[in-house]
Amino acid sequence: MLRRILPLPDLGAPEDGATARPLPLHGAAASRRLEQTAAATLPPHALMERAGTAVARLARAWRPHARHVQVLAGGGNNGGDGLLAAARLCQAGFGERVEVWWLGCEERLPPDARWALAQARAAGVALIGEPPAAEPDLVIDALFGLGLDRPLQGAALAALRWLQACPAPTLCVDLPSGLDADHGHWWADTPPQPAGPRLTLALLTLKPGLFTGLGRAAAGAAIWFDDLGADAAAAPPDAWLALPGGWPHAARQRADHASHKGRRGDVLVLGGVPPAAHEGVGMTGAALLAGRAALRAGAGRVWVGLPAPAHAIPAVDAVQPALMLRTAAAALDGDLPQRAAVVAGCGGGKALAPLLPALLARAPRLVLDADALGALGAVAAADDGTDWRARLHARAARGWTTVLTPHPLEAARLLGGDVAAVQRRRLEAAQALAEATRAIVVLKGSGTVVAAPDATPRIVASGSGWLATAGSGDVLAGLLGARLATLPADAGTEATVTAVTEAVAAHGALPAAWPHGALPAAWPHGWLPTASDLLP
Ligand SMILES: NC(=O)C1=CN([C@@H]2O[C@H](COP(=O)(O)OP(=O)(O)OC[C@H]3O[C@@H](n4cnc5c(N)ncnc54)[C@H](O)[C@@H]3O)[C@@H](O)[C@H]2O)[C@@H](O)CC1
Ligand SMILES: Nc1ncnc2c1ncn2[C@@H]1O[C@H](COP(=O)(O)OP(=O)(O)O)[C@@H](O)[C@H]1O
Repeated sequence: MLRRILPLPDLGAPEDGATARPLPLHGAAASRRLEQTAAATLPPHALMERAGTAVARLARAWRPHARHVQVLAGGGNNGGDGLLAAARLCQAGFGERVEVWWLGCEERLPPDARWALAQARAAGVALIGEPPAAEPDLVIDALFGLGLDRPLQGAALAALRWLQACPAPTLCVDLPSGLDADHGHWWADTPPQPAGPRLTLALLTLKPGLFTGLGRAAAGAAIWFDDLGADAAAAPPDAWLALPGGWPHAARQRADHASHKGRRGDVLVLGGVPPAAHEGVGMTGAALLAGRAALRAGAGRVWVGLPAPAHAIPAVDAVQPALMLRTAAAALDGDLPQRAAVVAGCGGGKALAPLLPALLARAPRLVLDADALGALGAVAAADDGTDWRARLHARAARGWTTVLTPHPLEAARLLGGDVAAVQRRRLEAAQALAEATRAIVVLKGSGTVVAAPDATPRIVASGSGWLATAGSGDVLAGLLGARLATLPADAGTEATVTAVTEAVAAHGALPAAWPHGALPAAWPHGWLPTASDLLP
């Protein structure tokens, strides 16, 4: 069945507050197992027939008036899908010219693709061995799919360069050529983002690489999916695709007449050094953004504790006077860290390090963001010498929740590697950090990964480049605090990971809530949104 995965539908606020069910993602190995299972019960070439037909159908629906369709087909089964789509388009009398730039070698074709080549020839499809002379109206990219497993060179690289530079609308078959199915790694020296409009039709399975790393940039604005009749449950997924919805659920809260602020959860944000207290270097805004986001997401009460003496604390946040500002020392004096969800980081600078040992020992629900992640390494020195990992393990053993929200550089530092290694294997990096710390890890960036120990990682489907602006991570931290604040103490790991994923998904959906899904139309031309604009 053909369905659209991205862009996400406007989910609104579901009546029951339910989160949309996550979709299974299968990497290359699992996809091949599913393919074998499905093919075993079907007549020869049935899967390729279905795949090629689905490609042809979507091509016609997307660009019904295309006259010159250019298929770019490689020498494997991905090329076979392209050849068959060309055959079906030709047979249907679509357009004026359906042509295949074919890079295959007849002697080395796999059986399905050999059959598809015969179908294309029988249908009268023109085969060429070089770039088309004129710019086509529609390109079908069937150069590489699942099988791409090494850097592109020679003729294949030249074809990919043509493809990426081509301004014509392009439909990618299964995966954008150049993209690795498992990790979203890009195998070529070209930019992954194409020059022209693009959509991708995933076949048989949804692959993790489409949704994280460089996958979103390469796949284009829309990702469609046809399972070709295969049963995804026949192989365990390598990851889940988490969709937004279900939280925050303002409508439901409003309907709750008997509610009061004490029921909506308390959040304590620790961070935001004021310039007056730190030699003119201030980051107060980061903590205020987190606090405002927590309030907007429904937290009943939000405190912001700034690591500074009383005279340096701002009297009020003029944007959200409901925020309770105080010194970090005052915020930590009493039982607030025990009963509130604590968000530490957010512009806390070096001043956070001395606060961390107490937080790790006292706060059952703790989000460690930005500077708090940077300060973890100094925890042992600031206290009794116990390593930070051991402290996180001890928290997990008590059933306490710790959420780490690194961006790739912070994750690389925590793992002791480099950013390139993290980005090349985002799922594995997030999982490794979760296993090493027994914490829930939110690895930020395009296709944010949520990983927990002993669990299948999730990739969050929402989010876009509009979030790549200073302070948007602070907004996420605030949303996480608000989400954890209402979670029952005995929620359990599965429910906690789901809650964390909901908060990340809600954050990613914020720009989509703007008019037209991107820039507010009324804004002066050329202005870009900032983190404050993420909050209503
Ligand atoms: N067999 C079938 O019936 C079906 C096949 N399907 C299609 O088949 C695709 C997988 O086909 P293949 O496994 O043949 O793989 P591909 O067609 O993606 O790749 C073909 C060949 O390219 C080679 N290759 C890898 N990296 C290369 C590089 N950098 N430079 C040059 N050559 C390179 C590989 O060794 C492989 O043999 C899927 O992505 C999907 O499009 C699906 O439609 C499902 C049905
Ligand atoms: N290209 C992108 N696609 C999706 N999300 C992104 C992208 N770039 C940034 N983000 C999101 O924006 C937020 C940025 O957080 P972070 O890097 O901590 O920035 P800051 O510290 O300035 O707030 C994260 O939630 C991240 O996942």
